[in-house]
Amino acid sequence: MKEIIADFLDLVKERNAHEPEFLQAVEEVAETVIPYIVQHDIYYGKNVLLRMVEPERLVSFRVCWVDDNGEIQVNRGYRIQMNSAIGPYKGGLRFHPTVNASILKFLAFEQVFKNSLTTLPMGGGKGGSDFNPKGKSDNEIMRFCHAFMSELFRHIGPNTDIPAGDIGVGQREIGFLFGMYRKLRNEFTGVLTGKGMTWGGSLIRPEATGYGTVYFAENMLRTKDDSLEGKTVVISGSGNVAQYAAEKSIQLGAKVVTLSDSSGYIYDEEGIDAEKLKFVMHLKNEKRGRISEYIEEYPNAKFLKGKTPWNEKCDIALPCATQNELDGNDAKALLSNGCMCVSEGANMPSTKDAIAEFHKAKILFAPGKASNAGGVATSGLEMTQNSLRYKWTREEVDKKLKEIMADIHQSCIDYGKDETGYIDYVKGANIAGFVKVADAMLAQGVV
Ligand SMILES: NC(=O)C1=CN([C@@H]2O[C@H](COP(=O)(O)OP(=O)(O)OC[C@H]3O[C@@H](n4cnc5c(N)ncnc54)[C@H](O)[C@@H]3O)[C@@H](O)[C@H]2O)C=CC1
Ligand SMILES: O=C(O)CCC(=O)C(=O)O
Repeated sequence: MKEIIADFLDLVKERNAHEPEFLQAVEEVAETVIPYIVQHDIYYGKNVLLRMVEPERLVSFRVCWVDDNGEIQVNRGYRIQMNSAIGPYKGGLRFHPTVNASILKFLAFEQVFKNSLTTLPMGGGKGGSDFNPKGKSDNEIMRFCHAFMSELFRHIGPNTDIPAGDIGVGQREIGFLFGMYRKLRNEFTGVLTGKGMTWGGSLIRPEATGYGTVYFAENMLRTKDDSLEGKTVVISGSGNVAQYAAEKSIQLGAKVVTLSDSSGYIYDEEGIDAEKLKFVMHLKNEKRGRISEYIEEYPNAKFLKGKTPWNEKCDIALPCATQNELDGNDAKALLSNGCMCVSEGANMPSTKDAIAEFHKAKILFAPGKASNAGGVATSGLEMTQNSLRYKWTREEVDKKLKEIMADIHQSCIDYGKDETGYIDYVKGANIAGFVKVADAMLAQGVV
């Protein structure tokens, strides 16, 4: 088996040299899915996984815009249309200076499995730009978004490809992108999700990724007759996912003690309560400041510059910032401090070594493609409401989100539980996600 996996990975490496993040994501999937393929005749010999690692389409384009000083700026834009066997391409846009083809291909590949797990008919895609929104004025953000959409619009559509937000792309950016799409196409459609509530957005979509990550943790804890009540939670990030993971954790009776950004993390031993979280939301979403400013408002807390929060004592860790933010040493530190549950809010935040540590210790560990799928699932619900020209209440959407997270959890059990009762959520999520897409690909022939 090891040889079959190694041969497959060598082939993928040869074709995708210099794309470490993409290769990391493929390796994690191949190690669990190839043994399953080998044991199942319907998939064996059909090169299904080899077809799945090749994007159906990769669009790269120039984005020119004028900054506030009148200087012409040039960025690179992308859309990776990875797999549309079970539905139109669906996945976020990331604006961050580190964006390149490797990062977007890993995200698009993960998205295919994640969207399959949601139970909704959505294929996988991802896009973005190396544009850095940090320090830009609202007008610069608008001009960039308009320039970006003036090319992207010809590649997307409500039945073709429906982008959404990711790092650096929130409701402000979705608004500017939607405005340009609507003007160019002269039609009002649900082509983007994460829209504002008065122009086609779904209630709970802003909260959905963070809430879903915590609902997934709740499902995992329930297998041990446990809950979030009274637990100490460490969270990284302070953006969309982190904020709502914190909000739901607090609502369910946990104590959240950390939040972070790329400059370091804050530790608040007394707990970040609803009032303090409101301050963070204003700081990050309106003022666009640094997390270190928290200690000016709450001097009993401390700020640890340039550090990540994984050395703090906790029961539950929710990595909600970015890829590879938690390595093998961080995992050991978490375990030695008593952490018993990790639910990933970010995409691929744990390195391969970190996952190996969590598996060795047999703690509850959920990979992002399962635990953060609530965001895209609620985007799917936004698409449904747009098609119906209808709007569900907060309670209705939240109920559907909870049911979807419970269904994803069950799929992980179905494909990931071993004879000792241990649930390998990585294996479960990868195989469950694979089976649905692979069945559709086989049914549709070689296309
Ligand atoms: N927004 C969504 O609906 C979904 C987001 N995700 C994933 O969640 C993660 C966070 O995304 P959002 O909260 O939407 O983005 P965001 O732009 O709202 O926030 C990103 C956060 O990560 C922090 N961050 C970025 N790079 C960092 C670094 N190198 N070191 C430490 N912190 C860093 C930022 O300071 C910020 O707090 C990403 O991995 C994203 O792919 C996953 C599923 C859905
Ligand atoms: O809501 C969406 O379509 C995208 C969410 C996303 O980018 C993700 O799940 O990583």
